[in-house]
Amino acid sequence: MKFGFIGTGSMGSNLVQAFVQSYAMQPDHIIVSNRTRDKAERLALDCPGIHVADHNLETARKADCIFLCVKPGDFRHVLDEIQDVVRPDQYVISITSPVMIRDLEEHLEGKIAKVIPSICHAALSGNSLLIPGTRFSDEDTQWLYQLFSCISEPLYIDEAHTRAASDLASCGPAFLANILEQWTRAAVKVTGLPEETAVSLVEQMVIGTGKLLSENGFTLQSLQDRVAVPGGITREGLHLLNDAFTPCFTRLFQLTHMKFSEDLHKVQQSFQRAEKKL
Ligand SMILES: NC(=O)C1=CN([C@@H]2O[C@H](COP(=O)(O)OP(=O)(O)OC[C@H]3O[C@@H](n4cnc5c(N)ncnc54)[C@H](O)[C@@H]3O)[C@@H](O)[C@H]2O)C=CC1
Ligand SMILES: O=C(O)[C@@H]1CCC=N1
Repeated sequence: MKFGFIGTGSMGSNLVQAFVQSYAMQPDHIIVSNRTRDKAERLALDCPGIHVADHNLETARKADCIFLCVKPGDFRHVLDEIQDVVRPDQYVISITSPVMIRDLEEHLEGKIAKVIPSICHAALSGNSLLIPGTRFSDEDTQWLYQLFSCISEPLYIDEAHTRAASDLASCGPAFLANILEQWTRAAVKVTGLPEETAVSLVEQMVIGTGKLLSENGFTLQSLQDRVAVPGGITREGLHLLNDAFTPCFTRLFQLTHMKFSEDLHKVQQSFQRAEKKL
């Protein structure tokens, strides 16, 4: 099977590298195209053997499975380009949450699915969020699951939950890194701990915590229970964090959902403009 990637930015490249690293895809079965060819060429240097196409049409024509890895605002342009060549037997996988499956199915004849990936796949871990479209048979769905289990823990989700699930699985690494960074800054500012020491302590702590969760049977709750000895220091800290973070995370979800609605609206408008032109 030949795999095509349209868009080789942060996530398109991440997926290609993860699929090659996991041996799920052979480099010479991968064809990529990007608006600026240089970026695709750089990816080809990292993954020798992949083919850089001259344009998206070539990628769409030659691949059995086409990944659409562009941002919401670039979708209409890409769909306009490839819609005449996409065949009903081809898989088309979009990794963009505010582009709805029904809109993709209206524009393309292929078997459409939405899969929201995560930077964690670079470490062959994290959840990929799978939303097979209406043209996916049980067999197709099984194939999709198998493919993504090579680089991640696939999880089926309802399209209506895309944003919330993606906030946790896909934005999560950036959110967590931000929290940890702010924590180290506070350690330096409030206590005078050298920055290098604070950063190293936090990094090792988070790696260890991940291992406890993944390999040692801990849950988020049992971790807190084991560390917070009765009457101890951690319990005091947990009270403060509960008070501070609950409103912050509520606001975070409201904010990401607002941005999602805006993007969704813009994408829908761009599709309507395209239909009027026809
Ligand atoms: N970065 C992440 O961790 C995640 C990103 N996503 C989604 O993946 C999509 C892409 O995101 P990123 O890779 O982070 O963005 P990016 O900006 O790094 O990459 C987008 C790429 O698309 C290319 N592009 C734009 N128009 C094009 C066209 N007409 N033809 C070919 N290539 C074109 C750009 O040159 C760029 O290389 C977004 O919808 C994002 O929401 C989903 C989950 C995680
Ligand atoms: O920042 C973004 O829009 C994308 C969506 C999920 C992760 N990154």
